[in-house]
Amino acid sequence: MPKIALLPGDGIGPEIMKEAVKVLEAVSERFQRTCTYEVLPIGGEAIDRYGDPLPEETLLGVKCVDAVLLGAVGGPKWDKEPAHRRPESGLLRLRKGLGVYANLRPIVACDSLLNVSTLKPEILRGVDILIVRELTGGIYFGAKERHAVEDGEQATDMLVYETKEIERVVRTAFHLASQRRGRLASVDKANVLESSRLWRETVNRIAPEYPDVKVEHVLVDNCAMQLIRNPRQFDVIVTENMFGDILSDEAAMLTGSIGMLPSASLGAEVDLYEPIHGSAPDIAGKGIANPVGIILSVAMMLRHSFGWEDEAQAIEHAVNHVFQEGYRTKDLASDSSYFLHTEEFGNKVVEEIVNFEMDFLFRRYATI
Ligand SMILES: NC(=O)c1ccc[n+]([C@@H]2O[C@H](COP(=O)([O-])OP(=O)(O)OC[C@H]3O[C@@H](n4cnc5c(N)ncnc54)[C@H](O)[C@@H]3O)[C@@H](O)[C@H]2O)c1
Ligand SMILES: CC(C)[C@H](C(=O)O)[C@@H](O)C(=O)O
Ligand SMILES: [Mg+2]
Repeated sequence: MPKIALLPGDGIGPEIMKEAVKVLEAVSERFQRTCTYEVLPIGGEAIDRYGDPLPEETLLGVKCVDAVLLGAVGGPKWDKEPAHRRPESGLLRLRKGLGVYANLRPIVACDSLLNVSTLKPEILRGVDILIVRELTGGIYFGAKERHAVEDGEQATDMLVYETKEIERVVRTAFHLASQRRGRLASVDKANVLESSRLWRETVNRIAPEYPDVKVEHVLVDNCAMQLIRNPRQFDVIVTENMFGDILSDEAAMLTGSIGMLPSASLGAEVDLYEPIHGSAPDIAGKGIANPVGIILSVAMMLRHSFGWEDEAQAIEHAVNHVFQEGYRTKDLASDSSYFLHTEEFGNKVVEEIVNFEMDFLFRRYATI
């Protein structure tokens, strides 16, 4: 019986987490599975209660479960906290503490949502990209310094990568590309950065191990442009931490909203699942957040951590079906007067999972 740590966090985090758990319960019931949960504090909420964005209880707790599901952290309330006490530093310590170095961010354009984006449907139809973002190294984790200089201050953030950190995430990406359409774009800034030159050399050294994968190197600025110009050219993209952060927010808009993208952070004993968006303080408490990113993160969790492929597909199928029926959350609605609230959308997904059960039973009895 898998045990899941639930870390709702801040802003819309608890609102979308509620829907994720609802869907998890529905799919568990449908497939006669049982999961147990432990709710743990993280982010601003944990600062308020324990004075630490990643309390000891949470760090120890997440190491004793089978998977971790996170909502989002951060918000203006904690903006003035010193760097090590900001909600975001709790999230970074969590990722580093778990050792989840490969962050998978799938970007799939749903046929029934092609008219949501400002891009033309012809550009978006069939988009199916997987960004593999390095998650525990690079500029996020290098030394940070700040000191006075003659006429002001100087601040430094070191971007450091070691060969072995690049190798492991690049191998993950090659492996995933070999299971998909066999194309890997390695994104870097090798025309300027030494760390990118090490990245590129490492990719080239590993490439012969995966003869079925066609690899190309793309400079990050060009990649940002190509994602809008012709996103279908990409299959798997592998890149370092900060480039992956930025490119995935951009790529999210190919699906219609940042609220749509799930993620799986893999590579250690306990994996972490979270939507790619943040705590959305501007809409928190209004009941209008799109819960699809976290719901699809649950599907990734069932697939990658528990090997429950049918259950994962049932969730993905249910979400697609709700969109096909024309239901939208506010961020996806062209007519802003008609949309489902977070909770209503979660209910629709649950209904689909239950209906899926009925179809399934009907088909079974029909063949007897
Ligand atoms: N993984 C995380 O926990 C995470 C990720 C990104 C940002 N953050 C934090 O979140 C806070 C806010 O950051 P931000 O505003 O730059 O980014 P954000 O992703 O929270 O929001 C950006 C915009 O997208 C909208 N949005 C985001 N998620 C949505 C959803 N599910 N449904 C509908 N609309 C959604 C917001 O309303 C906002 O207009 C900051 O403190 C930031 O550090 C946390
Ligand atoms: C909140 C922040 C630290 C985080 C990141 O940059 O990794 C977020 O933007 C994300 O994409 O998960
Ligand atoms: Mg981000």
